[in-house]
Amino acid sequence: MKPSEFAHIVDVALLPSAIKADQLAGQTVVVVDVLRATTTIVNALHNGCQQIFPQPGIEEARDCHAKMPDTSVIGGERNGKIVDGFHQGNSPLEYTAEAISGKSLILATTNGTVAMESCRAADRVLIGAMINVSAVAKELTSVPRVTVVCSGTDRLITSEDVIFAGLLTERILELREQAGAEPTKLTDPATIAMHHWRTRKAEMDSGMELADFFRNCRGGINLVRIGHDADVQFASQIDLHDRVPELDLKSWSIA
Ligand SMILES: O=C(O)[C@H](CS(=O)(=O)O)OP(=O)(O)O
Repeated sequence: MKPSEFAHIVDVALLPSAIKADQLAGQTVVVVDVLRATTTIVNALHNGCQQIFPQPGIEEARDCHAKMPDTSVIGGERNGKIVDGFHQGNSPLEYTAEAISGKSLILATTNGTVAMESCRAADRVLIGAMINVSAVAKELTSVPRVTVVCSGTDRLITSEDVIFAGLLTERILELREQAGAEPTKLTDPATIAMHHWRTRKAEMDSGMELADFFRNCRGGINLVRIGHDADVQFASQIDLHDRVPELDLKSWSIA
């Protein structure tokens, strides 16, 4: 079958810079930044955050916060550390119900919230992480065109995002097979991502923890070095939550 004859295609952009002009038109996109922006977003919403306004930079975040100073928390990082004057950093563990329930979050991170800017041409943008991967797959079971956009770390590919893309692809294929759907076309990066995940899965079957692998990925090395090992451990949990956040492309807010 030619790619155009498939009813369903799953693609993966291993970095935002791999997205070609107009590639995302007509697509449902899943943005992932396992360490840590999308894990933080999923956890904050799970803990009662009202909505999240992702920002491409620190100044944009400050301007946004100035418009809603009493009802919002401003969070994010540079070089993994809380920004001067911000309330919180980019640790999913900071966004407890006590800290965020009932409030809006304005979030500026180095990779994840910037990657979202690359997705403006998509039809829909969902937010994925290991902690909600199966819920995202369920949402995509009957969606014809899916692209997973990996945020990477400092413009370079990082394995934890690729592993998420591979696991999500595998879960979508399983759900579609169970539903008796027609065959799904995987692009080359989607196939590479799924193989990467399956290698990890085999290691996990032999006793290795996913968090141990993440500690040695580009994003994980940075975080462990600056004392955020607990975040790496948290972000490696599969299916902790079943919430699927979506970025509203008009209001540029996630709920
Ligand atoms: O703080 C994070 O998790 C990262 C920055 S760094 O790579 O660890 O310095 O930001 P994110 O946008 O969540 O990748």
